[in-house]
Order: sequence, then structure tokens, then C-alpha cells
Amino acid sequence: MTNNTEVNRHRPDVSTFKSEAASGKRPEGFSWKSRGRSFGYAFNGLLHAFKTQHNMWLHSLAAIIAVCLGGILHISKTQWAVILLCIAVVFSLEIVNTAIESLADFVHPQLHPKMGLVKDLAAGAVLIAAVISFIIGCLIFWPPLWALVKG
Ligand SMILES: Nc1ncnc2c1ncn2[C@@H]1O[C@H](COP(=O)(O)OP(=O)(O)OP(=O)(O)O)[C@@H](O)[C@H]1O
Repeated sequence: MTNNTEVNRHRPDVSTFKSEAASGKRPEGFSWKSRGRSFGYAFNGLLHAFKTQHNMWLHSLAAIIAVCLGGILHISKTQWAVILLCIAVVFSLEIVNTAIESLADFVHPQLHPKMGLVKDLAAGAVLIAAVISFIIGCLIFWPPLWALVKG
């Protein structure tokens, strides 16, 4: 369940957005300023997910372990690419899951079987990515780790 106080604390200041909308400035053409602002909003979402989602901490721990093992075991460039892709997919899906949870809580704060199913489905997507990533990690790290242990 998403904490509303946390949501409000990290929500971007939308006054600029509102004033632009009111003055009919939006949609605007390309500008580095608006791209920078857009990047700021995305970064804000990331920060919110890291601060409020305990699963993000677990994913971070797993990612740090994987990166350390990759460095220690000198895995190949292709293996690095696969590991980094796994990390990106798990983090991205967790953030999408958080977005769906927030939306569900906002649209329908009361308990409803459909809302429960929506959240279960989003959580299922994260679970698949995390389990498959774990298996990929084992496939990549186990052989060199075993060789290191055996001496
Ligand atoms: N509004 C709701 N109606 C019905 N069932 C719900 C509702 N909200 C949550 N649930 C059920 O409770 C489960 C957990 O929901 P919650 O929002 O706490 O997600 P979580 O992933 O466990 O929490 P967190 O985001 O803190 O890790 C859902 O997967 C769903 O089965």
C-alpha cells in the first residue's frame, strides 16, 4: 500500500505545469529546459520508489551482490550485458508495479476484488522477472564461483 504522506512529500511542484496549461503553452515544442524538467520528474519518481518500496531495497541488495560478483569473477562483456539487463528489468517492473498500486489506491481506495487482482497481476510481473533474474545469476556466477572455491 502506498503511503500518501510520502507521495505528497515527493510529488513535483506542478505550479509550472498548471500555469503553462492555463496559458495554453502546452503542448510545447522541443526545448532542453522542458526535457530537463521531464528528467527531474522521472528522477522524482525513482526517488519515491526507493524511499517507500521495501522491495526496491531487496532488489538493490541483489544488484550490488551481482555487480560485486561480476567484478570479482571477471565475467565477460556479454555476461555483464545480461546481468545489467536483468537489473534494469527488475527495477523497471518494480517501479511500474508501484505506479499501478498508487493508481489503484487513488482510483479505488476501498477494498475491491478487481483492485486486488490488478495489484496481484502487477506483483506477479515483478516476481517472474526477479525469479528468472536469480536463475540467470546462478547460471552465470555458479561455474566461476565453484572453480574459485575448488581452487
Ligand atoms: N484495494 C484492494 N482491494 C482488494 N485487495 C487488495 C486491495 N489492495 C491490496 N489488496 C490485496 O493485498 C495485496 C497487497 O497489497 P499492497 O498494496 O499492500 O501491496 P504490497 O506489494 O504487498 O505492498 P508494498 O507495496 O508495501 O510492498 C494485493 O496484492 C492484493 O491481493
